[in-house]
Amino acid sequence: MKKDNIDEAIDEMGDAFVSPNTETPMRKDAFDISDEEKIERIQKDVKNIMDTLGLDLTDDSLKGTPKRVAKMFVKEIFGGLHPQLKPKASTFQNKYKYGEMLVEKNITLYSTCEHHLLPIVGRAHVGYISNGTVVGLSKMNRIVDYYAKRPQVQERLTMQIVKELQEVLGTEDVACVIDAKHLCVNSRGIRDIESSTVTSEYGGRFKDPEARRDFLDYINLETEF
Ligand SMILES: Nc1nc2c(ncn2[C@@H]2O[C@H](COP(=O)(O)OP(=O)(O)OP(=O)(O)O)[C@@H](O)[C@H]2O)c(=O)[nH]1
Ligand SMILES: [Zn+2]
Repeated sequence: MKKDNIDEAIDEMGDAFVSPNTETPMRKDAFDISDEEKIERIQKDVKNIMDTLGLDLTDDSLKGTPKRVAKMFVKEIFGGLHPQLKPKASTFQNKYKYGEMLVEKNITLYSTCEHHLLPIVGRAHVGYISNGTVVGLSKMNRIVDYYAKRPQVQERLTMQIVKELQEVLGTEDVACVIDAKHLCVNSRGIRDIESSTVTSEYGGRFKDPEARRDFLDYINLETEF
């Protein structure tokens, strides 16, 4: 490889390292299809799966399932794939000059594992230090919920929540810890009902061990440094 090419390759790797891709992988034409069309198509797909499994789709209890599942995918558990549904986060001036960290803890989290399409159930804890802007408390729960309503891996979900709040608040000083159970681990495969997965993302001043310790104290989680 010529020197220029090596430098280019390193440059590319550098970019990848500095700005990790936290986007949910989606096709460019994902929004060309209406919700109604998506529900129609998914309904047929679910029907096909059930049919293949040998289920009797004329049975009273089963006949509504394909439509029910299709609506649930599009409007509920994967509703966070629509950028238009991103919650509008109302921000305010921090008039009272509150300068300590604010933590919204024990946010209920329901998501879906993108490897098996099984539920992820847990808690998210979000903190930030205001640099002049504050956000309505419930908006943190709403942002968690919006990104959770996608096929997810927990690592990406944690990073998406932090990135969104950093943009809304205009500060890097945002942290998120998620502690969640993956039913793909708990109920099938290894079937370990006890284990849960903890992920964290620390931006700006939260990278400082003391701030990180404060944050973890607020949410009562033990972590080694
Ligand atoms: N990193 C990460 N892995 C996940 C997440 N959710 C599920 N997984 C894992 O993704 C892996 C998928 O691995 P595969 O070996 O392809 O799937 P599998 O054969 O069903 O694996 P088993 O679950 O071990 O039976 C599994 O180890 C899951 O536990 C997540 O949020 N983050
Ligand atoms: Zn899984």
